[in-house]
Amino acid sequence: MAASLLLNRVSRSVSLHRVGPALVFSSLDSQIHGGRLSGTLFRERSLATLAEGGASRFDEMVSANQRKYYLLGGKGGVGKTSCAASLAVKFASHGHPTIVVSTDPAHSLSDSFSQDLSGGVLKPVQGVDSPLLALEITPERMKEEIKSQAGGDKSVKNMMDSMGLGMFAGELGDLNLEDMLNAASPGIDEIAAISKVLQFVESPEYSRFTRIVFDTAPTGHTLRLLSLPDFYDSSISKITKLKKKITAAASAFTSVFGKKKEIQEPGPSNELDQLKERMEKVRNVFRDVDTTEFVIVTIPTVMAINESSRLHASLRKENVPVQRLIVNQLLPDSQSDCKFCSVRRKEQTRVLGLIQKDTELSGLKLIQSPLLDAEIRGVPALKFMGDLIWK
Ligand SMILES: Nc1ncnc2c1ncn2[C@@H]1O[C@H](COP(=O)(O)OP(=O)(O)OP(=O)(O)O)[C@@H](O)[C@H]1O
Repeated sequence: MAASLLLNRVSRSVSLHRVGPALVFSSLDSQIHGGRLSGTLFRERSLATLAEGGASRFDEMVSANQRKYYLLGGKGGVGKTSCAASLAVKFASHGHPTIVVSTDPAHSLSDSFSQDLSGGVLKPVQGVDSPLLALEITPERMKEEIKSQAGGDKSVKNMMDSMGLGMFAGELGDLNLEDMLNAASPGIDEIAAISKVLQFVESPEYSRFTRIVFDTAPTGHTLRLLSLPDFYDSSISKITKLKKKITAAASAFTSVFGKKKEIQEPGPSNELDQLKERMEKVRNVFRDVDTTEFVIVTIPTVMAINESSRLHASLRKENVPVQRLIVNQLLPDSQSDCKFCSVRRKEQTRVLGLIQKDTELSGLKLIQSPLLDAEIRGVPALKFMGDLIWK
């Protein structure tokens, strides 16, 4: 695409020119320069330097025809949505029918694509060649719907039914809905996300989608989401044990008081078995190195790197495959460096050094993503960012 055309499509405030041999990405209004705003020079040479840390090996990510899941996660505000959306656009541009799903209760997919993707249903993203569907899971709306459906009895059943987990409901029927909805772990956000994953895995309707990209919530939520299938698994075992105890107690009661009531023998429960199987499917999706990858997104600050290191340790413990680390918002080289920029650049060089020394992070493929001088909004801007990151 001609540079000037791209320029117009990326943003009204951004322009691309050729200055000598260098490609310049310039904006009139976004570079902080000595505390004031001034023009930016964003040079090809700078990008080449940034890319020295290693490319993403996008060829490996795009080549297989079989379904692949990519989960992008990290600390709040580091650029998870921009990276996830740009990856989804890139997959779609390479002919993969793709779904991008936000599991973050504070969604920003609509903002990122600059299109209305809200409402909790899959919506087609406009302006992309292959089919690209987007979904913002809306637990808040779901909570309200469930509460109103459940009415006065506060049963969990309606909630579980509405999420395709109805067979679990019989076992949990007496739990208080309010407690369940407000529970810290697992939360409804994670349950809603799991139920969507199940739909993608099981429903023939979605089988043609060969890439599923998750824009996940900040770290804590995401770790709960990944450990949820195990949580269910252990809960199912506890429920089965509890069922056996209750049946045994009821049986003792009848033998003492001679009450004639048919006691059900504690046999294997079909419904629970089915649920266990479905949870296992989700767990396998999250753990399968051939189909799934969690990409950690971070920024070049000590705090973000420390959190990324802890995140990788937790993912390793959960056996979730991780290969790539995106360091986003790196200040590119500039010929006319202001004091502020040179201090920041020194600091980010030091932080990149910390990554190399960090035992959790040093083994990952490092993808360096530059700080762009315009907000990344809309498909053209996401394509532009995607071409810088995913190569
Ligand atoms: N490399 C970049 N250059 C310039 N702006 C960026 C870059 N990456 C992200 N941004 C901007 O930073 C803001 C936050 O990005 P984004 O929404 O992708 O982060 P996030 O990690 O998903 O945030 P949250 O945790 O709040 O969901 C957005 O305005 C986005 O356009």
